[in-house]
Amino acid sequence: MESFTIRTPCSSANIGPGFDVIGLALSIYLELRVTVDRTKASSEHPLNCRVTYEGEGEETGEVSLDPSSNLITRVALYVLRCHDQRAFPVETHVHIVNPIPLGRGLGSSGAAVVAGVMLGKEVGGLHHLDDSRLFDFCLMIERHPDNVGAALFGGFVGTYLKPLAPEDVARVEIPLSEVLPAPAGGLDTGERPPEPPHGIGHHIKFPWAKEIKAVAIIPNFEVPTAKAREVLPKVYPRQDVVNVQHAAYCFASRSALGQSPPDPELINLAMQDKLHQQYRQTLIPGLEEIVQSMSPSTQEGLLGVCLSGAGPTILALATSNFEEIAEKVIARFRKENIDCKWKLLEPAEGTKVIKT
Ligand SMILES: Nc1ncnc2c1ncn2[C@@H]1O[C@H](COP(=O)(O)OP(=O)(O)O)[C@@H](O)[C@H]1O
Ligand SMILES: N[C@@H](CCOP(=O)(O)O)C(=O)O
Repeated sequence: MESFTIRTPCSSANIGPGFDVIGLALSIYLELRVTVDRTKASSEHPLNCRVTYEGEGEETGEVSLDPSSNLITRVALYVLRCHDQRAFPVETHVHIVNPIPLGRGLGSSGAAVVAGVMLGKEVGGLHHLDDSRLFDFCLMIERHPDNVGAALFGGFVGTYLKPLAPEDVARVEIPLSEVLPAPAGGLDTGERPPEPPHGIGHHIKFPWAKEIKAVAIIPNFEVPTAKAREVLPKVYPRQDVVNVQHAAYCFASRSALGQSPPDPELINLAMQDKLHQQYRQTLIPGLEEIVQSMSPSTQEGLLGVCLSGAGPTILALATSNFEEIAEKVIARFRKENIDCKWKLLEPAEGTKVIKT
């Protein structure tokens, strides 16, 4: 028997104006505890894989234990099938321990995709796949690079999709259902799925000041990311797009979140968004008021507030008074009859494989 653990952090995408670009890996970790029996080339389990699960959504059965439909094992099968391995090559038990809340804007699906790609690499013995190539595979599944970039590489990252050649654009736009036919077990026509083009994604790491912590206020309802992307406009007014230039100035040129000690006014300015939060207000009652009313001038210790990813979690960056800040947001959600829990989080390292 051989065993190892894959550990992947959750993430908060956008941090205000960095829509689909900026991601921050944070300290809640998805773990895959994997056992492989290399003496058995086949088993009674479909696709040679048994999945067990504990954690978020366990009671509701939201996460499938069928290896052909579970997101993590489907992603692993995608990587394997791109390398002519139709199923898990040896009998594999994947025990998923998932404390990342599902559908709350903390990158649970991004973590699942990154962990799944890493699982495919490890069980398939695909040691030639470096992190940059694994990023390509992640981007075939989750087409916005911010969460998967943060979860794979760790820390505070800027990510982007490189301009592609026309033939690669055609390949990368292959619908997800063709990359990952569901259920994966039903697909086995022997055909290879479309492989990712090389070097689709790129990332850079930004500095992060050690004083800055992240307060995540997590409402007790889900907003599926796909739904929260549908409410966004296709075309934006020019003045709103100029806001992105301000963000670039604050994030990149002066690295607002990397300066120590942090400058609350600069960070608050850097976190102003015009591209997604106002449109998502329709899905998240109270969001507009929370984002507009909370600022460093009215709350000691606060640096800025934003929607975490596609929501509904609110992320407050702060240096002190964490509980007081969380309680203010919780009180506003309570007016909408929404209960919340909150967590104090820190930037996290990227995905690790730990041999056990
Ligand atoms: N650990 C996991 N194992 C399997 N599926 C997962 C896991 N984490 C997330 N998912 C899938 O991703 C969905 C949530 O994705 P999404 O709507 O993008 O929200 P989030 O903001 O949490 O990423 C879940 O409903 C589930 O289908
Ligand atoms: N940039 C994406 C990020 C989605 O993050 P998630 O954690 O909600 O999946 C978006 O804003 O749609």
